[in-house]
Amino acid sequence: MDAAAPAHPSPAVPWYLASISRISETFLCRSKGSDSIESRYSCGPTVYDHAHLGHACSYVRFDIIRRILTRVFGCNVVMAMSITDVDDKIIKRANEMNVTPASLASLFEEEFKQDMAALKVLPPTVYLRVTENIPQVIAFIEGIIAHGHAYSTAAGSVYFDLHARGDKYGKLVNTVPSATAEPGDSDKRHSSDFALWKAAKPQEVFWASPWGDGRPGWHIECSTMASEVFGSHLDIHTGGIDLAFPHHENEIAQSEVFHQCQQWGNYFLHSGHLHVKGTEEKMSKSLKNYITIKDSLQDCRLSGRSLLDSCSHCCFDSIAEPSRGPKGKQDLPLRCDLYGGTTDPVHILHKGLLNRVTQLPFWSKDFLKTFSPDVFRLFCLRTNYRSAIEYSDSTLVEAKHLLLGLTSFVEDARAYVKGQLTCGPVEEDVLWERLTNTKKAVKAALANDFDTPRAVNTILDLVHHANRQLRAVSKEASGPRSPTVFGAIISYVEQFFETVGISLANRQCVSGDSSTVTLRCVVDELVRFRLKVRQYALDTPGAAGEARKRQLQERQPLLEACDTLRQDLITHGINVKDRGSAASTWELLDPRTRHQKPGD
Ligand SMILES: Nc1ncnc2c1ncn2[C@@H]1O[C@H](COP(=O)(O)OP(=O)(O)OP(=O)(O)O)[C@@H](O)[C@H]1O
Ligand SMILES: [Zn+2]
Repeated sequence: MDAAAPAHPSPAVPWYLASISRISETFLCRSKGSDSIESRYSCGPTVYDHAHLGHACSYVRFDIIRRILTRVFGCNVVMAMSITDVDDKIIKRANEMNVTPASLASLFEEEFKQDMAALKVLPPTVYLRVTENIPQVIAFIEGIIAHGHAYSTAAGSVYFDLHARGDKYGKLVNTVPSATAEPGDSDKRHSSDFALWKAAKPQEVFWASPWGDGRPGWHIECSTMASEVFGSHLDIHTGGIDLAFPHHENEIAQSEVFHQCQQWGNYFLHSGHLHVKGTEEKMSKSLKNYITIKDSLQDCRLSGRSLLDSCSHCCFDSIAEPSRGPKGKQDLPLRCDLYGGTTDPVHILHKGLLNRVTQLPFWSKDFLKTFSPDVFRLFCLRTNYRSAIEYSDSTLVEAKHLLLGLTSFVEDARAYVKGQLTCGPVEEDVLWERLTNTKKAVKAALANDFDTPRAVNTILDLVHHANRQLRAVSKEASGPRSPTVFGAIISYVEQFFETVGISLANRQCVSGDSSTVTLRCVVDELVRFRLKVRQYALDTPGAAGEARKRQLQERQPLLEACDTLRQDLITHGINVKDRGSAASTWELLDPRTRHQKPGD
């Protein structure tokens, strides 16, 4: 809401001319006054069970949008989110578990908040619980009745009268799907009228009201709580696509009648569903095809650390299928199919590690399905928030590889800036131009209905080109260096991902903690010392023919010791990279992705 210059379509503009389901570029890019705020209401969870990856997807996508609004377009977003803590599903589940609805709801509300924190979803400015807003709900219903758009029944329920709303009903979804009567609602005037207040049923939680004991309907809670915080106007309303109808259509009807306004909500954004790959169905509790957020993010290091650390070069999908172990189907002997006679040093090293891995017998396959919150975010970023998204192990693995590739680029570019990595001459002008064009293209993509896949692809393109120039590693430093342009690219790429909630920078883990800083210095020294030993082992000036061969053979144990050290450091999450014989760099591996390398 903008006190100085109204950000909303003027009331003279009929509602159907305003793009209600897409934020316009004009809205995003307008200049904002210092007291301008954007009010945003999000339909929150019904807290009766564990949250699953479908929920995660919806809330992460809208968290990304919130961060873009704030950090790219300078919006000051005030956000409220509902917690539906009284509802049919909660009452049913609580009865099954023989607990009160209140204690069940409070348990899963707490768990939801923990899941969101684990996914790095920023908390809303305020959470609003339905059970803490019952008097406000009652007053809201009274307002709608007073305007002639709702009626109470002899049984003590209140319904919204859709006939009174006329053809304004359907303004969000345009074509109103045929109404489905809510079960057990026999006392209403028209089958499509929806409940604002539900008369109490035996054994159910209830509150006193002018119409008798009962509890709120689902739609009225959101209209009431949004209005409690933001008054008669809302800039942005968000939720999953299943909420567009009837939930949001009903919220609009209720709120516009209550506030007697032409357009209550400016923009309604809906996220597409997460499907399990190959199925039409969304991931859902009722369909029992869900994976909980907790299981997906569970810390893989808690169990079997040594085994995983040993297999640092595996990909998830390259680990062989179970060939049945004594512990049953869920366990598999770890065998990696990556090694195939290649001379690539990574794979040779890998073969060495495998010998150790096979000594550790079995590993639960469930581990293979875990991923970090950053990987999940990148997975979400790669599709537009509106589109359906297919979940499968392989789509997650793709995101893992991509993230590793990005991190690796940043580390390499940093090593180049520091002078540790020597390259041939760089096409500096071309890189500067690419960087400028990328910045413009990314902003344009984000202004175009938050086109995050296009923004990410544009950045990947930049990284790809910059990386190609970095790969021109030569033994000797030659020609002029171009550290500034690489510094600028690192800074931009890190900043973009930081904006959307993904950290590329923490691989060097500068936490401000002095012991971490000391440890970094120790690793720096160690890697430098190892480099000197390698250089000595490989450098045989003046010797030729047989003499050189003998000298190299004598020094072979030194090279082997260097390889062993590199191998051992991997088990501690430190990846040393040799750049020819002239340089070595190092990076920390993400514990959850340690067994993958970019390009594998
Ligand atoms: N598979 C999914 N993909 C994307 N968003 C989803 C998915 N399932 C639920 N959501 C969204 O999560 C939010 C919270 O939904 P809610 O708590 O009502 O879950 P629900 O619909 O009861 O879940 P379920 O369908 O699993 O029973 C809503 O915005 C909803 O649209
Ligand atoms: Zn809602």
